[in-house]
Amino acid sequence: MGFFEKLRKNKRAGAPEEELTARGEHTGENLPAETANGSESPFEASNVGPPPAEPVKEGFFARLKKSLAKTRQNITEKVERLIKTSRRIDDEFFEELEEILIQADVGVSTAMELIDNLRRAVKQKKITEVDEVRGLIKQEVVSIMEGSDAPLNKAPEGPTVIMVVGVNGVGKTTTIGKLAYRFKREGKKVIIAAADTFRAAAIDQLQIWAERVGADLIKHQEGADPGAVVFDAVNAAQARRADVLIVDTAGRLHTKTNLMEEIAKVKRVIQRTYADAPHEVLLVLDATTGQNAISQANLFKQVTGVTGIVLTKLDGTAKGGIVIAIAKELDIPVKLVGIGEGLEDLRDFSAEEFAEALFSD
Ligand SMILES: Nc1nc2c(ncn2[C@@H]2O[C@H](COP(=O)(O)OP(=O)(O)OP(=O)(O)O)[C@@H](O)[C@H]2O)c(=O)[nH]1
Repeated sequence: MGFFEKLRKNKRAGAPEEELTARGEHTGENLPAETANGSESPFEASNVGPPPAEPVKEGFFARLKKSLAKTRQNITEKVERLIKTSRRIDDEFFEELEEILIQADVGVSTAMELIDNLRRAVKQKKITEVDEVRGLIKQEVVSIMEGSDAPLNKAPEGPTVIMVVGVNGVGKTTTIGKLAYRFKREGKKVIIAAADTFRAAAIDQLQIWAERVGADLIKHQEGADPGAVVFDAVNAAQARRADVLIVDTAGRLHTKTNLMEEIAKVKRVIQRTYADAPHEVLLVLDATTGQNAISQANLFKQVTGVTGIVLTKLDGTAKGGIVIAIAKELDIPVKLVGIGEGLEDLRDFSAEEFAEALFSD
C-alpha cells in the first residue's frame, strides 16, 4: 500500500467530528471519546525517512500548466470557442465571456469588474477584431489580481514562525508537510508543533509527514492544550536552534469565540519568546470548494490576523477561477498554491504566471 493510500486510510479510520468541513457542512456527529487509532502511529518505520528529492520530471511552468488542465478546459477552451465563433465584439460577446468566468467560480462581482475593464480596454485600444481580445483578457486577469501575490515573510533573526490555520480536510496537514520539505531542502532546521490536538489521527499524520521530510515534531496527546504544545515547541526551537517553526493550529470552527481564543492563546505563547512572531499566519483553503473558500476566508479574517492564503488542490478543480476571486476579493495575498499530492507540489503563487499558465497555448 502506498504512502498516500495509507494516509487516506488512516484518515478514514478517524471517527467523525463535529466541525465545519471544507465544504461548510456540519457533520452533526458527536465528538468521539477516542479515535480508532489512538495516538500510536499505525505505520511501520519503513514508510518514513529523510526528505527524498523528488525527481524533477518537467519544468516548473509546464507543471503548473498541467495542473490547471481542468480549469483550462473550463475557461480557456470555452473562451477560445467564443472567440472563434463570434464575429463581432459586441454586448453578446461580453455577456458570454462573463458567463464563462462566473461558471468557473471567478465570482459575480469580480467577473463583472473584469468585463467592465475589458470593455474599456477594447474601446481605448480601438480593437475591432475578436482575435485581438485574447491577449487583452490575459492582461486584464493579471491586472485584476495585481498585488495579490507575495513571498513568505521571514524572521529577520531567529526562527521564522509560521502558524497554519484552516478547516478540516482542506489539505492543512499536507501543506505543512510540503512546506517543511521545502525548508528542509533549503538546509533549514525545521520543527513542527502539532497544536491542532483535536484528533489523534491528525497528530499521527503530521508525525508521518515530519518523519518523511526529516523535521522534528513536538506533540502531546489528543485533546491536550494547544498552548502547552506550542510552549514546548518554542522551547525546542530555542534549544535546537531551529530556523523554522511551523505550528499546526485549530482546524475547527465550533464557535468563532473558541477559535479566536485558541489562536490568540497560541500567539501569546509564541510571543513570550519571539515578540515579532508569528511571521506568517497562513490560511489553507481548498480550491475545489469554490465560493465557500471565500466565506471561510472572511470568517478566519475576522477571527485572526491571516497574513497569507495557501490555495490547495488547484489541480483537482475545473473552477480554478476561484484564484482570481480570492486574489481580488480578499485583500490577503495568496502566498502558495498546492498543485498536487507530491512533496514538491507546493509553489509560490505568482498572478502573472497563473494567468500565463491559464491562457498560453
Ligand atoms: N490533488 C491534490 N490533493 C491535495 C492537495 N493538498 C492536499 N491534498 C489532498 O487532500 C486530502 C486532505 O489533505 P490533508 O492534508 O489530510 O487535509 P487536512 O486539512 O489536514 O485535513 P484533516 O486531517 O482532515 O484535518 C489528502 O488526500 C491530500 O493528499 C493538492 O494540492 N492537490
